[in-house]
Amino acid sequence: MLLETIKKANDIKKIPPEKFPELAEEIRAFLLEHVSRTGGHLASNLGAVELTMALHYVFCLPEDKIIWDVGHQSYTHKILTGRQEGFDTLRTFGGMSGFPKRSESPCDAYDTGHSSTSISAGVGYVCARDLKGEDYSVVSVIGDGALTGGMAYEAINNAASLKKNFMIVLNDNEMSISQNVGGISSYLSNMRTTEGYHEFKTGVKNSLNKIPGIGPAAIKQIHKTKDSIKRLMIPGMFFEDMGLTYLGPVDGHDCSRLVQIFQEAKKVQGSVLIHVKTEKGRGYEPAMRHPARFHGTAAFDLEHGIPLSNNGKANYTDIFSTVMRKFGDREKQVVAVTAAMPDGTGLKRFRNMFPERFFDVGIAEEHAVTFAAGLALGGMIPVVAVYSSFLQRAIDQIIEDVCLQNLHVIFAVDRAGLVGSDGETHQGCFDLSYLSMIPNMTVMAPKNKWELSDMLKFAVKYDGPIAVRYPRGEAYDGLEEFREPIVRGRSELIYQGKDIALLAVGSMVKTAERVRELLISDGENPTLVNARFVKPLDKKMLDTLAKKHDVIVTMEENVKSGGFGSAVAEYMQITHPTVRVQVCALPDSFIGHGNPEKLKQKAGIDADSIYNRIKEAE
Ligand SMILES: Cc1ncc(C[n+]2csc(CCOP(=O)(O)OP(=O)(O)O)c2C)c(N)n1
Ligand SMILES: CC(=O)[C@@H](O)[C@H](O)COP(=O)(O)O
Ligand SMILES: [Mg+2]
Repeated sequence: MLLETIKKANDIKKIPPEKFPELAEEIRAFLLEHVSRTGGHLASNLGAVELTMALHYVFCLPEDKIIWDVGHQSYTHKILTGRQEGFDTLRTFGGMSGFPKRSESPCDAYDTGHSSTSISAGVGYVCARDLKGEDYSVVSVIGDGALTGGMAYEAINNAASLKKNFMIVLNDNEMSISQNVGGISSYLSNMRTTEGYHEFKTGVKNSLNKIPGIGPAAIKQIHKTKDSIKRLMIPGMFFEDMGLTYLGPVDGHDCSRLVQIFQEAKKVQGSVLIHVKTEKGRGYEPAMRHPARFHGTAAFDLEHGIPLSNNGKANYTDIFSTVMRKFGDREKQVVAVTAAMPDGTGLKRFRNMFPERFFDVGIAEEHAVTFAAGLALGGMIPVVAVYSSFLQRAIDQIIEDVCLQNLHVIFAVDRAGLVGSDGETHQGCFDLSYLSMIPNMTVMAPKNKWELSDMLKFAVKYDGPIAVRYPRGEAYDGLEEFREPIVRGRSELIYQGKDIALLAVGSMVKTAERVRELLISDGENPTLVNARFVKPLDKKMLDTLAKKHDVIVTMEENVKSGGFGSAVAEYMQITHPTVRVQVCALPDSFIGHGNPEKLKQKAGIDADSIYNRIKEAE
């Protein structure tokens, strides 16, 4: 096994290049064996094996810096830097991260998780290097999907004017998570190879020469217009025009060609972009056929590519998907917007049934929100379906473009709360704070699957900026009997008791039920309220609770700062200072990867921890 000889960074240099195809095969087998057991990002990693090997062969780590965009494709990089053992604990609590982490290895040059940042970070490294008079290479590896994000162009624009030695590797597999979309994606897939241009040129010359009296003149004309033909036919003119040197496209599964081109690129002065064509899911039939399904996967049966666990229960995304399909039929003004996540957000069905009312804007959350503002002004009702952590990108647009103009834009905020194995870059910990701080915004969170549906219907009828946030995973199907109509700013009383009031947001209502049971077994009779609205706050309910309760315990899957509990505490302190408010929320720290239940325990927002806190404070 060649892989056994790789114990640390740069060990690949000891393997003769003619053995690279064998090593690539071993790496793919290793990835499949491990990811099929643990789950993780598979298809992108299978596609980037040779590319990563060639980079590790040509560059010297950790001195040279490789910056992985998003970072979900960095598994081979982890293998080649001595972290094979980490794959047994991949993305589990306390185990190895699925993304590059500087705390994990000096060979991880930059922590990532969100898209389209690698070129900016690379340019920063390059400037620091030159200012300090140091000598190392900086390579940013960006996918064609990540290249749909605006930051990439801001960074290329900057890199070109700086005229510093810098390398960008474009890993083009013609896929984002789903099919890649938009102008840049078409540009990349329409690119001719350099060989293609030469073949075209020779072919035209030969044919024209055969026409007596016309050929030579026409050929002269071709030379005159060569520049414009070149623009049409030579690949990479867009990047060249932006001030980069373009090399490629090159077969991303041909290791020796990759090594050669990276070595050539090292000699180029200024910024160079190497266009590498790869195949997502390479080497595993089910992943090649269904790259989106195997982009990020749970554990699966290796032989057939079928997920191991599927209890058949609907998750919140499924509920959203079903409601959107109904809106498609009944609410002709409703349009759907996604930033490259039609699968993850559940909009795929809407896309298939109502393609003219579906917009995938690429990995461009900022644009998605301002685009929705335009749609709203033009008379549509846009539903922007987006993960909580990715919506962070668009805070300015939510404030300036949507809320300032008080537009009817619906934000379907998925993956709100602790998402689990993706870790700190993807936890949806901040949306309640950053959404409820904005004037005109309404913020809701459902306690169960029926309430998600009711809230979405309410949001369509409402007029103004409105967000519904719901967590990753199985939708709660308890408390079905509590289904009061949704009224803006009104919470829902579930169980009336006294002394202690449990006031929970969204997913935490289920936890609050458990806390209530624990307290009942101690002889208490706590009240349970489903907050429903984080903004506006149900002050009437707080005034009522103040009459019969000494303590209000708030619960939310969001950071404490600026969250629901802080708002309740602020109101109570001014209006009912004798009532104590205990805020149970996420701490002021980044929460790593692992099983969400474990993460909740660690953060102190599981039922036992909350119960213990209540008892300790008595
Ligand atoms: C800001 C942001 N939005 C969305 C995502 C979700 N996401 C992760 S990878 C990915 C597709 C990336 O495509 P590409 O860069 O081509 O890499 P590939 O998976 O094809 O290797 C998306 C949309 C993200 N990580 N960050
Ligand atoms: C790398 C990335 O950002 C996505 O692939 C993300 O991991 C998807 O998360 P879900 O599995 O929750 O859809
Ligand atoms: Mg891609």
